[in-house]
Amino acid sequence: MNNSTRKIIIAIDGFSSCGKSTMAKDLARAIGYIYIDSGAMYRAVTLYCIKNGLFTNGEINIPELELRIKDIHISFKLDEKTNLPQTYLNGENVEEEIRTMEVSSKVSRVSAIDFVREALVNQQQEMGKEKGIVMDGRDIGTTVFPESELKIFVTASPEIRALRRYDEMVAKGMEVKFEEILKNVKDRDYQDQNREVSPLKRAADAILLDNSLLTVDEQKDWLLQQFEKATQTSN
Ligand SMILES: Nc1ncnc2c1ncn2[C@@H]1O[C@H](COP(=O)(O)OP(=O)(O)OP(=O)(O)O)[C@@H](O)[C@H]1O
Ligand SMILES: Nc1ccn([C@@H]2O[C@H](COP(=O)(O)O)[C@@H](O)[C@H]2O)c(=O)n1
Repeated sequence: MNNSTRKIIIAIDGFSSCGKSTMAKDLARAIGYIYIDSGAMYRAVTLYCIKNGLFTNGEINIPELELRIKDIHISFKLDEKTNLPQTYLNGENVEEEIRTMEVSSKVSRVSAIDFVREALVNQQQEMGKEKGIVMDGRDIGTTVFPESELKIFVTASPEIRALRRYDEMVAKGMEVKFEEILKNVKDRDYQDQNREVSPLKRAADAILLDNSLLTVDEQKDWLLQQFEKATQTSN
């Protein structure tokens, strides 16, 4: 059986802003797979909480969120012009809003809540039922798809990750401070690694990639090679 007939699941986990979604998107496009940004789903729930007054003095109203979680519907559609995936929250395109510093500073608290994770993990597993999917996040190789055929764990130094994010936001015309982004990157790494439910960690069988010194094209080629190897060995 060749690559085009036997589809697999590719799980890409790692630290914040290290390039997971860039790699995952590039690979999915190259091999004709579906790409799912699981972080966007946690960001969308966080945006819902912000917009619906579920944060008071930085604290989440957990009982209220538990009542409402069934009414939070997240989906993805490809933008017809750019061909890039857009995140929808209850039918509204929130792709830009979920990338603000306000959402980034609150998302790790929302993603640590057990019933939020349960709801989103169920949806993610449903999305991968037919395989042929590249999903990136924090717990894809450990919890969402522990049996996935190819697992990658990506890292880079916090300073390099913060600089990449800073450059991206400045290019979009956003007013941001490098120090604030660096602090957010470090805070989220800490919270994501130390939460009780599905903490960020490398699955024992995940391939480690430190892309600090790699270009986008180099990491894309590296990932394509891993995909070729994985499909050869699992055929
Ligand atoms: N190898 C690389 N060299 C330089 N810049 C990169 C590289 N890989 C990704 N980037 C850039 O770094 C920024 C962060 O990348 P990306 O959004 O893919 O990270 P991520 O791990 O998915 O982040 P998050 O965890 O916040 O979702 C983007 O601006 C992206 O274009
Ligand atoms: N599988 C995942 C994915 C993400 N999270 C949480 O969401 C935050 C935002 O994710 P990004 O990938 O957009 O940076 C992240 O910091 C985690 O708190 C998660 O828990 N599990």
